[in-house]
Amino acid sequence: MAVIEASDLTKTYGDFTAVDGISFEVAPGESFGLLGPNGAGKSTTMRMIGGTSLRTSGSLRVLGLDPEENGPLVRASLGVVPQQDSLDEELRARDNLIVYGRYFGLPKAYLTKKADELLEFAQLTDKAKEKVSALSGGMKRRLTIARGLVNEPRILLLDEPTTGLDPQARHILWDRLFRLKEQGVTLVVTTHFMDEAEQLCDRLIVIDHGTIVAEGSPQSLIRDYSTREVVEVRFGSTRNAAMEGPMRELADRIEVLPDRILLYAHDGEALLDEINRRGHTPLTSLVRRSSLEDVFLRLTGRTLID
Ligand SMILES: Nc1ncnc2c1ncn2[C@@H]1O[C@H](COP(=O)(O)OP(=O)(O)OP(=O)(O)O)[C@@H](O)[C@H]1O
Repeated sequence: MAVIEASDLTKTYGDFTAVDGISFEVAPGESFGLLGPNGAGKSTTMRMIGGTSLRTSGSLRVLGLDPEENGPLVRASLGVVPQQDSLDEELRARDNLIVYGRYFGLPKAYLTKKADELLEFAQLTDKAKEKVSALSGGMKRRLTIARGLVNEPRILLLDEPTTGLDPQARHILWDRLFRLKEQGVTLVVTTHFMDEAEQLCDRLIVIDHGTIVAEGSPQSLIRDYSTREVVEVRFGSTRNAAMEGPMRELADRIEVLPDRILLYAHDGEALLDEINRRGHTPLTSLVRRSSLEDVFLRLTGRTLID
């Protein structure tokens, strides 16, 4: 049975529709992603799942329950990692976990043991007595995740878990999330980073302007909506637009971005050789594998990060 079932889920703010009739299911133990640009409606969807935002219409079941009718029960089974860390800066790291656990009515004896276990999991044991204000961004994120796990949730909701973190901090965080997945926790992740979605998600929905534009595993989305490889060529600001015509002759599909042209191909190296053979020599070029960014571009005509 699905742990989350959304059907025709809709949220409007006045006459603006932020989430526009989306339907999806999340299976137990799955790592499920909501991928889309800023403003697509991802956080709003997460808040409805967590029962902190009321839906306008449609139906929603979390572990078989409606979060609006059974808020406390649903929240007891959910861990929430909001977009902005909402830790108590003045409290020590360990005390943040204990105080948060008290909101769930969890007993002190359980919490003192659990806090140590979670600090260990978050690789923060040596920071247990530090005030939150003294922790780095990556440490705060890991502490927020640890806090979300204090009630041993079956589902962890993560809203843009690595936004603002440097590459090393992101990798540490991804590693911790993989471990949770191995333990059977269902992860629901919003992100506008395609590499994060590719790394973490078994399956995802691509959201744009409040609607689902595609759904599937990262591999199947790339297979269905892109070619195996992409050639990126830069001709410089004065030549870029003029090269559109010649590039179109060389590939079934191209995308002209302000600073470069993308050519979709099965064999990128062969295509790049042909570009050079015809004397269109670009200033810089690279051949890479297709990514979810290409899927998004194909579906919406825009890049994920505007
Ligand atoms: N309380 C609100 N009142 C009015 N409009 C809102 C409110 N909350 C969100 N919106 C609007 O709804 C749309 C979707 O917002 P949402 O935060 O869900 O997007 P998102 O995909 O999570 O993007 P981001 O990554 O920027 O958070 C945006 O246009 C936003 O301005």
